Order: sequence, then structure tokens, then C-alpha cells
Amino acid sequence: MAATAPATDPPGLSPAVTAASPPSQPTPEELAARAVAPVKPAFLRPPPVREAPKEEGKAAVVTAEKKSKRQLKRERQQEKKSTSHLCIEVGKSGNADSCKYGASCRFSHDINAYLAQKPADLEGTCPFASSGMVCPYGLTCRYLSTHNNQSPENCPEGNREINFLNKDTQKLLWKNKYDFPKASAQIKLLGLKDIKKNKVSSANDDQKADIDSPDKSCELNGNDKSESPCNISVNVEPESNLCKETDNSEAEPLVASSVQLVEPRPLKKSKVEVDETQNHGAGIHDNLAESEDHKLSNGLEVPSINQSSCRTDLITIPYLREKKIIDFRGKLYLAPLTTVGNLPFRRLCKTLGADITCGEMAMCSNLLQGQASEWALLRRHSSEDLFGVQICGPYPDTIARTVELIDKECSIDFIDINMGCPIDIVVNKGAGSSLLTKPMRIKSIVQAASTVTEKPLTVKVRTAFFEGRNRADSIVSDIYDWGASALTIHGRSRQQRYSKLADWDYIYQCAQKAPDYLHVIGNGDVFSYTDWNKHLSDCSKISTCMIARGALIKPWIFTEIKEQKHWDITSGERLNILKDFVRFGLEHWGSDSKGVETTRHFLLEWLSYTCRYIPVGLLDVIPQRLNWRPPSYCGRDDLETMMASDSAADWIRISEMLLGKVPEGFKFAPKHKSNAYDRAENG
Ligand SMILES: Cc1cc2nc3c(=O)[nH]c(=O)nc-3n(C[C@H](O)[C@H](O)[C@H](O)COP(=O)(O)O)c2cc1C
Repeated sequence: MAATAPATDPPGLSPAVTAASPPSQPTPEELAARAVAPVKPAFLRPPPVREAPKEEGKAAVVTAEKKSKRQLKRERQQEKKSTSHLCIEVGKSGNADSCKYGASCRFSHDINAYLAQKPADLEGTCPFASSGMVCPYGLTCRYLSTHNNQSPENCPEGNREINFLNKDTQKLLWKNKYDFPKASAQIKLLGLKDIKKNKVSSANDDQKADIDSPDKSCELNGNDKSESPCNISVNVEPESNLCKETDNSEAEPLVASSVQLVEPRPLKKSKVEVDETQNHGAGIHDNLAESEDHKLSNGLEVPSINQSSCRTDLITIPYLREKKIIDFRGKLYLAPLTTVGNLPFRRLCKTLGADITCGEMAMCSNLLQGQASEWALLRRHSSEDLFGVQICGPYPDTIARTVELIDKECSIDFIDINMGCPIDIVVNKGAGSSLLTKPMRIKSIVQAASTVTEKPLTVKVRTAFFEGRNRADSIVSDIYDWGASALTIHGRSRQQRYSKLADWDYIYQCAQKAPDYLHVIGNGDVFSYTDWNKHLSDCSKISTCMIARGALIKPWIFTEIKEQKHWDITSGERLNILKDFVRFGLEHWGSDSKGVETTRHFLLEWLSYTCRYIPVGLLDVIPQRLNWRPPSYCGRDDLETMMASDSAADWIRISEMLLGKVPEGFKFAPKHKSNAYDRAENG
């Protein structure tokens, strides 16, 4: 593993290390063949000696656990009233009388006391002030001294977030009174039973009770700060009898044969036939070049969305006339990534060349319940000009309703259904990759969901649930007829997680079976422009590759592909990329203390991946492969060495260079195991 070099230790030839090696050193090619990164001998060094973790931390956790819920609630309330918790309205305006809840507000209105205990400003500039905006965090901003007294300016075009959950919509969802006319009709048409009156509402009683409290009103408008690292909370819909009654495939053995179409194909009567057909007639373009500004439902504009560009061949398929079409071909697609694929990270990837971005997986049941934290996963930055959201659920009715809801309430270009998620809590509820064992359910889901939206519906799968029992090929020929515009195939089974290389031969076989109009997107292990070129040239039926860990480890992979080069990026350039992420993070999560710490947390999650990057100039064989394990090595300078460290202490140090000292007692352990080389809980 990589180590942190002491500042005094120049990264030069290390005879002690090389001399200790056996006389017949393996060649770089031999090392690469054994999945060991062939780092140039000049940079090899002995592994660092690490201190064993202290026991104190454990004791602290135990004490905390002993507190009763009531005690913790009381403490939280007292803390809110303390001088360190200034009311957001008061902080924003700088006026102690600005809060409409006056004395009944649960937060402090004492500005002087707040300022007296506020920690010193952080180094740097307020991200809002530096973009000419009025900082919404006002007095609570950790960069307060850099606020200037300029007159308020609107948020600059091209730097906005959209897809906030409207309060009225949320209330309707809480009360289970939101109408889903299209989904209900479609479910009926497909002969499935609608269980709209599910028990969703009962799960929300707590939230409802709180609806008009001063607490809620004090939240920054729409800036949901409840988004927490690794927030997959699965509250899957109550066991629906609908699927049990209608989906006979549940007990089917896992056979590799193609799925039979046993249900009549639904009538896909166009709801927007006129508009869309006119569109097609008027502007048939081949893809990237053409652009057109789009007005969003809330009046905002996002620049040039390519999804409206259409291909002549596609309009010959009747039902696609009513769909907007995305031409995925050749576009650089950043994969959906729970926790780490947050909005600031996606924004960063856009600056580095990504074309398509997708939100983190959101659970249908949580969206239908109006959970703010789940809705935060649908948020879109205006730079995300070709943007999809990803949803996950086990049943056609709930998925169709979710699609209708998103279609109505959000500005998105496509909706992806995750049928590849391997996480136990998801799979145990019949969602994610477990759907690969239920082909008829896949069919019902895609049919029900695709017809309630004019937006393209895409599906993401793995090769199979069980290793050796590939299933993706059994749906690839039919899924387009069911209503999907694109199918992403991650070349591993659920059982494999990340333990083997992605099976691209199988992805190619599936692509060969796909009808011409279906976009097949390959996914797995893409880590350089040569990988990307190879997959697209080996199989012309692959529209593009989706990039996941490659982008986490080196987000400049998008630049590399666009510029067709292996970029020997310096540590300074990498630090600038981290700085951009931090700026985007502070804009998204906030520039007050809470926002700074949330930004730090997501930065640390991300640093647990970036440390796997081995600089081009240090390797005897390029490009680096995703499955290579690095020997212990040092970089060309101290920063590069620190960036290669797999120690959380070094990641914290890097975070301190960007966000100041961590708070007292700070601890960090990455949420995702997939930063390790073959274990993973996500995706
Ligand atoms: C940290 C992490 C989070 C992920 N979250 C999601 C997710 O929310 N939805 C999804 O479909 N796949 C998710 N995946 C899987 C990736 O999108 C991708 O399919 C997988 O990592 C294989 O691609 P790669 O070899 O390029 O990493 C996740 C993967 C990782 C490493």
C-alpha cells in the first residue's frame, strides 16, 4: 500500500528497498499480469508503520449509546437554543427581529452571543460572494469576513440547483393524496392491480406532525441538509399482492432462454403526438452538435440539452414517436454513484468533460412518501445539461407512480431504473438485481413505467444475479419493445461484486442481440481512453460506456478520453480539482459550520477512492488498470505522496488543507467498501 513520505525523505532512488528485493525481479509486464501495479523502482519504499487504533474512541461510542432517546432529544433541543445555534433567518438577515416565530423560535436570536463564540473564519473566500451572490448563510458563513456589501445579485445563470421538492407536493404525498392518473390507467391497462392506497401515509405521521413548526420554517429554503453520507434507507412498499397475483414468474427457475411475451403489448397511445412528431419532422439531427435552450417547468433555463436531437431511423418505431430521444452514442456517461456521485461531484465531472450525469439511486417508496432526504437525490445543477435520475423499487405500480411523479415535478432528461443494485436490503425486498431472477416482473415494470412519461426510460442491469447464470441476454431483445430506450449492462453478476474483471465479451454478445433502436451501454472497469476506445471499436453496437470507479479515482478521465491522452497530472493540478469540489460542496451543502463539515465528509468519502490513482509518470507500464494493487510507493513530491496514502489520517490532512482543522474528536471511516479492490456493497 502507498505510504505517506516524511517531509525530510526525498523521493529518489532507494537502494535499501531495491537491494532487498530478490535478484530476479519480475519485469513490469509480469507484475501487471499479476495485477500488481508496475511502479518504477525509484519510487518504491517500505510500507509505513501504523499506530494501532486507540481504544478511547470505542468507550466514547458506548457512552453515547447508553443515552435514552428522550434524553438525546432534550439535549438536541437545548443545543438548538444555545448561542451556537443561531436562527437561520436571523443569521441570513443579520436582524434579530426578522424571524416570524419571534420568541417561540427554537433557535437563538442573540447575534452578539453567537458572534462571540463563533470560531474564527476559515481561510479562503465565501463561494457565494466570489460568484457575486449574496451569501444565504449570512452571519453563520465561515468565510464571513470575505462578504462584501454589494447589492444583492441574482444567482448567475448556469449556477443554479433545481428539482426541489415543492412543499405542497410534499404535503399531498404525506397525506397519500397525490393523484397518479397516468400510472393508474396504465396499471389497469396492463391488467395489474393498483394498490395506490398503500400504507405509505402511515409511515409519515411523525413528519406530518412537524409540518408547520418553527423548526421547519427555519430550514434554508429548499436546501435540504439532511442528505447524509450513504443514505440508502430502504422503506420498500408493503408487500404488494398485485405482483403476486399477476406475475407468474416468481417461481421460475433461472433459465437462460429468452423471455416470452405472454401479455398483450399495451397500446401506447401518444399523449403528445402532435408536438413530438412535429419536433421530429422539424429537426432531425445526428447528435452532439445541435443545441437548443430549454425552458424548465419552474421558469429556469438550462443550456443546450441534446436529448431533443432525434435520429431519423428511430422515428420509424411507432411508440418512440411520442418519446423524446437521447442519442447516447459516443457521449461520456458518469455512472450513478450512491453517496459519492453527489451533485458537487457530478458538477466537477461536468467541468472535466462528462456529457451525461445521473443522480444517486433513489428508492421509489421513499420518494412516494415525500421524504426530503430522498428527494435531495433528484437535485440537478444547471451545468448538468443531459441529466437522468435513477430509481429503484420492486413493483410495477410503485415504479410507474414514481415515474409519473418525477415527470410532473422535476426537470430531467431520462429516468433510469436500477435493476442491478446488489445491496442486501434492496435485494431482500425484491428490488435491484433480484429482479434479474424475475423476467416477467421486469417486463411489467418497464411497460408500466415507460408509458407514463414522455421522457426516455432506461434500465441498468448486471449480467446476472448468480455467477455463471447470465440473464441480461434474455431481456436485451425485448426490452425495447417493452418501452426502454437504453440498457446499461454492468459486466458482473451480483454474486461477483467486484471480485473479477467485468465480462466485456458477454456485454458484446448482448449488444449483438439488441434491436437496432436500443442503445446498449457497456459498463465495467473503464479506466483510460484506451479502454473506452477499445470497447467502442470492438463492438459497434455499443453506444457508449458508463464510467464509475474510473471517474471516482480520476475524474479527469473524461478529459483524457476527449483529448485522447494519458494525462500525467501533477499533484498541484489534482489539488485544484479538489478545491473545485470543495467550492461546489460549500455552495451545495452550505458555507456555515454544518455545511463545511458535510462538505468535508463527502470529500473524505471521495478521497478514499482518489488515493488509488497512480500517477502516469510513476508507472513502467501505462495505462493503470483498475484492478492493480499498488506496492508501497512515494510520489514525486510530498503532496503526491500524501495523495497516494490509503490512511484516513492522510485524507483528513488533505481535508484540513482545504477546509481548515477538523472539529475536536473528529473521526472518519469510509462508508463504501468498494474503495477496496474487490469487495463492494454497492452498485
Ligand atoms: C461507490 C459506488 C456507488 C455506486 N452506486 C450506484 C448507484 O447508486 N446506482 C447504480 O446503478 N450503480 C451504482 N454503482 C455501480 C456503478 O454505477 C457501476 O455499475 C460499477 O461500479 C461498475 O463500473 P466500474 O467498473 O466502472 O466501477 C456504484 C458503484 C460504486 C463504486
